[in-house]
Amino acid sequence: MSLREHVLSLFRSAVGTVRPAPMLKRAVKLQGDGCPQLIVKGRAFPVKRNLYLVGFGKAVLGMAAAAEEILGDHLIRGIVSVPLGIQESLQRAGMQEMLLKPHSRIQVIEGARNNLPDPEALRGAGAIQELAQGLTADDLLLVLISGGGSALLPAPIPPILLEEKEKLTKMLASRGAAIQELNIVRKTLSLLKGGGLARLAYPAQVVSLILSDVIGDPLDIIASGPTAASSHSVQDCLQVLAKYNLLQSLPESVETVLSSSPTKRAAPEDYSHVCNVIIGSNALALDEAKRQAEGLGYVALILSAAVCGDIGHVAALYCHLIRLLCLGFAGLGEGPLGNEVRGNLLQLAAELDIPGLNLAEFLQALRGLGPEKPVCILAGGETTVRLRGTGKGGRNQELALRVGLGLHRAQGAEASSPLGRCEIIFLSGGTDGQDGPTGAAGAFCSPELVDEAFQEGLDAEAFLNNNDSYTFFSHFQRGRHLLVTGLTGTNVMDIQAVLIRPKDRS
Ligand SMILES: Nc1ncnc2c1ncn2[C@@H]1O[C@H](COP(=O)(O)OP(=O)(O)OP(=O)(O)O)[C@@H](O)[C@H]1O
Ligand SMILES: O=C(O)[C@H](O)CO
Repeated sequence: MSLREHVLSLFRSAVGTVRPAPMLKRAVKLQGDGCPQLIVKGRAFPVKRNLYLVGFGKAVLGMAAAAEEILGDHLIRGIVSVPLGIQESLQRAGMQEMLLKPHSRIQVIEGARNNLPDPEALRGAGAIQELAQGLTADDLLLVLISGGGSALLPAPIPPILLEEKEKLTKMLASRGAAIQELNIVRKTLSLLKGGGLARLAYPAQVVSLILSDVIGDPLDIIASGPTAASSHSVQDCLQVLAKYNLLQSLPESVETVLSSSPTKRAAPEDYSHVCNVIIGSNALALDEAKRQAEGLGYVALILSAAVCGDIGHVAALYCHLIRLLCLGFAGLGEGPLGNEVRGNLLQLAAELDIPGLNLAEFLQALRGLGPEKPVCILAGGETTVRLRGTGKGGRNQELALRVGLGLHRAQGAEASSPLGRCEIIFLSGGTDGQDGPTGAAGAFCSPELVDEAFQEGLDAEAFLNNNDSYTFFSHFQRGRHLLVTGLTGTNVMDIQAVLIRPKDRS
């Protein structure tokens, strides 16, 4: 099998393990015939045909299908807000198990084209709000939450208009705001985010099953935390707006809402009727890819499930890491060049400050790896892109293009570079199957990419300067280096994999 086939199969198995149905079935069970109970991660909730369900996010359709199967007749009614086209896409992909059965008690509303709030998503949020408001103390509301939930549950506080909120979030995103920052703003301007949904559902019991797509799995940031107590205040929101130079250009409606919100963090509200449970994450997906890679004969190591920060720095980190591995294969890892690359790598990691990453320890594990076995490095997380151009692309495709360019430059700069003596593939892909507003999930690269593209008349650097990675990869070898999966029905951020083996052994 080629490296390309290997890396593809790793990506697919990583995504497979965080597919909604298996994950939900691991987390939730219905037990007991006489006095049935819903068991959620060790906690028991009595049920008696009193269950309601709402959900929002890229992965909740499959979660809802699995939940309906588990809950049976105890489920009275449900509403889920899911991405536009997901039912058709799953149908086409033959993923019937992620679709609701005919005559399902759960209503599906599709919206949020290109992951942006729209009138359909607003309609979904309105229906969810109405359902939650009507519940009583005898009811239990099951809330299914996954990434993409923020765009699928827009409920701007009046008089803010949907278009105003959409424009503001778009501006923040394009100026490089991190998801934490983006969602601090979204929470402050929303009726349902920041714990709003849980407050509306009171006095019903609320059980939220959450598929995390945010680094560190923070409950109050994932999908803007509709069932979690918010740890942020309007001051935090103002700070974010000031940081991105948006305070002077706020619409009047946003100013009105901000000035009428309490400036101090309110006394902690009572969320004792809420049980929030994380049921799946990036780390779980990486563990499965590692298992698979070992089965394929690789020495597999997980760098981190929290890779974040500026995309240029992250690309440089991968380039240094790949160079160091190749130097190691050539027996030069401990020489002057090896030491220089290791030093650069440590410096870069310190600047990026990736939560929980102990790079020195990781490099120690790499030391002494001989050329006998191919190596697989796995990582996950979410980088930040500061858009400067007008092209079409996504984080993963841009990362792959940057790594390709970085490896090309390193190869050019070193006489008889050890990069040339190894077979190398780098893959970056979004586990949801959609990288930015494009039809691809991500892309592959190798050190040869830039030269091969040049022969086709494509200047990789020029595309990169215009944030036009999708156009580049679509043209280059007729899209052969694009990772195209279609929507996967799940979402645990992005995954990167590097596979390396010496050329003479391949
Ligand atoms: N032309 C482009 N080149 C590179 N990155 C882009 C481009 N256009 C948008 N992006 C990036 O794509 C990201 C949005 O993509 P996507 O819709 O996959 O978001 P997401 O973070 O996965 O969404 P969610 O977290 O809601 O699932 C943003 O980070 C944005 O900066
Ligand atoms: O929906 C959102 O807010 C993001 O996907 C993070 O969870």
